[in-house]
Amino acid sequence: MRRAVPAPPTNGNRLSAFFGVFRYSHRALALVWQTSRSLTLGLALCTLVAGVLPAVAAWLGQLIVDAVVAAMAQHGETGSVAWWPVLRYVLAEAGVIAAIALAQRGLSAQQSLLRALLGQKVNVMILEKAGTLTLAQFEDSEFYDKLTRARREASIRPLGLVNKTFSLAQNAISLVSFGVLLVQFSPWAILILVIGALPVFVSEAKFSGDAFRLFRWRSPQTRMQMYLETVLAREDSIKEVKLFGLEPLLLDRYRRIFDTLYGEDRRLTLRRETWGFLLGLLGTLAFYGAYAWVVVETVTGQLTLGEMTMYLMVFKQGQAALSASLTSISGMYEDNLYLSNLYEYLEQPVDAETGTRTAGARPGDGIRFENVSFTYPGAETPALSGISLHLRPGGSLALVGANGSGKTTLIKLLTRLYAPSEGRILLDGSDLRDWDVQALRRRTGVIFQDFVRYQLKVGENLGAGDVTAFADEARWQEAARRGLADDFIADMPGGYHTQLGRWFKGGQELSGGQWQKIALSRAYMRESADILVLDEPTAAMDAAAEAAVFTDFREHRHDKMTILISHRFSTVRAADQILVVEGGRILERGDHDSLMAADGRYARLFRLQAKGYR
Ligand SMILES: Nc1ncnc2c1ncn2[C@@H]1O[C@H](COP(=O)(O)OP(=O)(O)OP(=O)(O)O)[C@@H](O)[C@H]1O
Repeated sequence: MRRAVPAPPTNGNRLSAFFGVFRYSHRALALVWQTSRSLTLGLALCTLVAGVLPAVAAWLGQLIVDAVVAAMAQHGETGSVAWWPVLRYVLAEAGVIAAIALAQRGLSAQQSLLRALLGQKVNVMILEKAGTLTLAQFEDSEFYDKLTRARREASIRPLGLVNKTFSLAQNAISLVSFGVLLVQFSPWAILILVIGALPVFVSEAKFSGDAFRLFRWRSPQTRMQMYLETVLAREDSIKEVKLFGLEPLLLDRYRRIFDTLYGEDRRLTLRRETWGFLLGLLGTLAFYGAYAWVVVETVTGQLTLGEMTMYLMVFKQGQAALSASLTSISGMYEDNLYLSNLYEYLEQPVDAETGTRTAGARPGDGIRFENVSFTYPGAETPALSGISLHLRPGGSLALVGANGSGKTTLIKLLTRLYAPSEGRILLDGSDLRDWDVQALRRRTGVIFQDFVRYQLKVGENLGAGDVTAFADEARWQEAARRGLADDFIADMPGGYHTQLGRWFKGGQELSGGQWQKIALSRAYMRESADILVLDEPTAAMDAAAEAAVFTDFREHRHDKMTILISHRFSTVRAADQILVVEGGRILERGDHDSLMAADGRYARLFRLQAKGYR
């Protein structure tokens, strides 16, 4: 899943690089439109009003000055003044200024409402998409980075882009309306102003484009910084960081990354601002040249005082509109970066869920692996090769083997978190790929080594095992009893309603073994499951609890299939079938007695452990 990094601009694509600033504007606008039509229309209306009215105010300014001059002349001649012809313009300008203020308030009110709605909408889109992705996608670092970045700025970027596009439009409208006024003075004035402003526009677009590409290229460093922030400031890592005294080392690495990034930023910023200033001077010169021209024309009597006032206002506001446009352009590149990331994430292809089967072709056949091999995406050597096995209902299978031998990978394939690279896995005679995923998941209860510690109530931590019984207290109690969690839950202040974890007020933290009992109980919640997968289910439990778990296990096995991974041979020995896995292959298989009789790897490891207990 390599990301396509935009190539540096060549002569051919300079123009498209310039217009790149609008690349995602239409998509952001569509998103905002879907979020709230009325607010988007309101925003557009206020933008239009706020864009046109400054020119109207400038024009009224001219009328006021000319009316004042005429009234002064009249007063000089007749000694009396008709007030209304003058004051009506003052009144009108006051009205226009009030309308501009109203439009601006309207803009900011609607923007803040839209920001909230849009943030929620984008976050929901991101999370809904996350639900459709495969585990492999989550394990891809660049992809995960996309997801994280998309989430971090979900609430501000899309609206930011729309606001800036609108603000650019507003300033463009202002500039055009100023142009309409100016054209009466001289079309040449407009030409001079446009030519004067163009270089700074082009340079701003170019440097913003450079910044855009720079941000993308250095995303791995940014990701490392984010990671270091997490390690240095999260409760689950801080314990170890403190005890090992890692803060200075990690902080130093954090600083060094910053220094590198800052160096690049500094170079770009200095170049950008220097060129911006120099080319901006051209614009300013053009403006003030035209300004001087107006002054000369007024002094020589070609323009009235009122016209001069208007043109000067037009020049001043025109310059302000121009610099606001430049600010919008540079911000738009950053927002584009965010949106390109968001859309790359949202458009990530999703594996079509192929199967529809809810029952197998040979019910009661159980699980079969037929010559299954699997290589992790991006890995060079297979994690599993040539695995064949058969587990019937009522049977139990134990996997033993050194760390990294492939035991958990086998479980991931069985639970269809990954698909085999070669061979096939059958449940009741039908390939897992042909099964409906939901039907498959209903039949499987799993506890992984790295099970989740939900920062929810105790009961909900159990209910998570079966969403149809998420809030069913009777089921919680039954599962907790089997998972040996009922005793300590009964001692908790709020019983099954006690908040767990440290993230929320009143939360109770559990010991490692207690958490594991919660996880085991969670697996027992899935009553309909006839495949029970337990990856190191008792590693953190005390010896008595472990013995009790396995006694219960044997009693409740009936026609269920149990797959157990454990490094403790005492728990493994009761299984009907034991597979010794090494380097992704099955080294030995059989029950405890036959493996001991064979006197191979299993027997040696078993004796080694037993010796340790003596
Ligand atoms: N998500 C992954 N991506 C790439 N390689 C992986 C991934 N998970 C595991 N591996 C590799 O696959 C091999 C088998 O790993 P697996 O987790 O199945 O071992 P295991 O037998 O369960 O080990 P342990 O006893 O330590 O739990 C290892 O070499 C590991 O490095």
